[in-house]
Amino acid sequence: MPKPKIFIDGEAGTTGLQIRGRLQGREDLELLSIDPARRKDQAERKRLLNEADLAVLCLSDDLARAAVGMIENPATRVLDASTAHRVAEGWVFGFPELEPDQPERIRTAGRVANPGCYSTGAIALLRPLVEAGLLPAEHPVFVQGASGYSGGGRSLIRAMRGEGEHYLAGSYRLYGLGLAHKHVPEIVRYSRLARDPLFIPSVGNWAQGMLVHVPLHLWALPKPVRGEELQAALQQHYAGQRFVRVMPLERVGSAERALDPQALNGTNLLELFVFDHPAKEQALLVARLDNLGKGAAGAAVQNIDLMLGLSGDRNYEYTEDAPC
Ligand SMILES: NC(=O)C1=CN([C@@H]2O[C@H](COP(=O)(O)OP(=O)(O)OC[C@H]3O[C@@H](n4cnc5c(N)ncnc54)[C@H](OP(=O)(O)O)[C@@H]3O)[C@@H](O)[C@H]2O)C=CC1
Ligand SMILES: CC(=O)N[C@@H](CCC(=O)OP(=O)(O)O)C(=O)O
Repeated sequence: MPKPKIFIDGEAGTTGLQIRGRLQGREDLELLSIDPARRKDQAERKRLLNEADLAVLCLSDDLARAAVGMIENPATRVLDASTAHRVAEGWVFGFPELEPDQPERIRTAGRVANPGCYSTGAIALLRPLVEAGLLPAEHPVFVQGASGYSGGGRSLIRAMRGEGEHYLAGSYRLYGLGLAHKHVPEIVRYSRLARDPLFIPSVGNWAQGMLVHVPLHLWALPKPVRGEELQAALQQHYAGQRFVRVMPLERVGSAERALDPQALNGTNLLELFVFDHPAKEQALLVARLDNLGKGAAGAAVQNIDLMLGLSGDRNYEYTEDAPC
């Protein structure tokens, strides 16, 4: 059987390099590589996009939409790492742990949208709770996040390392202040919320790794809910999943407890925490992941294996630092 051919459009970028690194040396697929001198040459990209069995797009949203428009070969399947197609008609959302039949949808899809880094954390926390009826779809949800600067791609990485400028460069920046971040539509759709959450991300002076958090006033819910019910619903939803770990409930924890956003760097893991204060009827949900791992390239290679029916018996780890 011929090996499936994969072309990574944008392979010199942050996500592209991380996907390439994870695929390099594999013998069950063939990587089509573009001559570095021609990596922005539209005719050459078009040739490779149409030669590939699977085109993996690691481009900005506009370029990803244009790349899909360049594909004429009906046999070329697409995995898009950008935000461009996450809620688009005809595209399957590439979060295999979303629900039991999601891996099969991904396996048979011609077009798969890889989830975003913040949205992976938010959806992973919210969807099971909405589905279990613990969080009403209409509940006013607030999602916060703190990401390492590789989330901003090459231009922010360069600025953080002293080359060039970027509006997010600095020790810490709160952003998304237009209250309309590009992740909101996918968070609403796949969490099954009825209203937009208030989503406020931030970025700090570390390269890789992130936390996404959802604070909840449990007393404000129409039906009383306890922290252990939230944790149990998450545990039930992700039972048997290899890459999603639901952590034990943390009740009225130590004031000195802290979470390091970088703890899962290099892995394809996603950890979900519930911190509970029963007397105050307050809880905090937290997701921890590597923005370049389960938040981008790890998830992409997991999807590549699903789409191509290749052995999924891998941990999708990759420990090279985000490049400049
Ligand atoms: N970084 C992250 O944590 C995550 C990123 N994503 C998404 O993945 C996509 C890629 O992001 P990221 O890797 O961070 O971005 P980068 O900016 O690091 O990479 C984008 C790449 O595209 C290249 N490029 C620019 N113009 C063209 C062109 N005309 N033809 C071909 N290639 C071109 C860039 O080259 P050059 O730099 O020379 O211009 C660069 O190598 C984005 O849509 C992003 O939102 C998704 C999840 C997480
Ligand atoms: C720090 C930073 O800039 N993060 C990016 C999110 C990372 C990313 O590119 O997200 P997608 O998965 O949606 O493509 C942002 O907020 O736009």
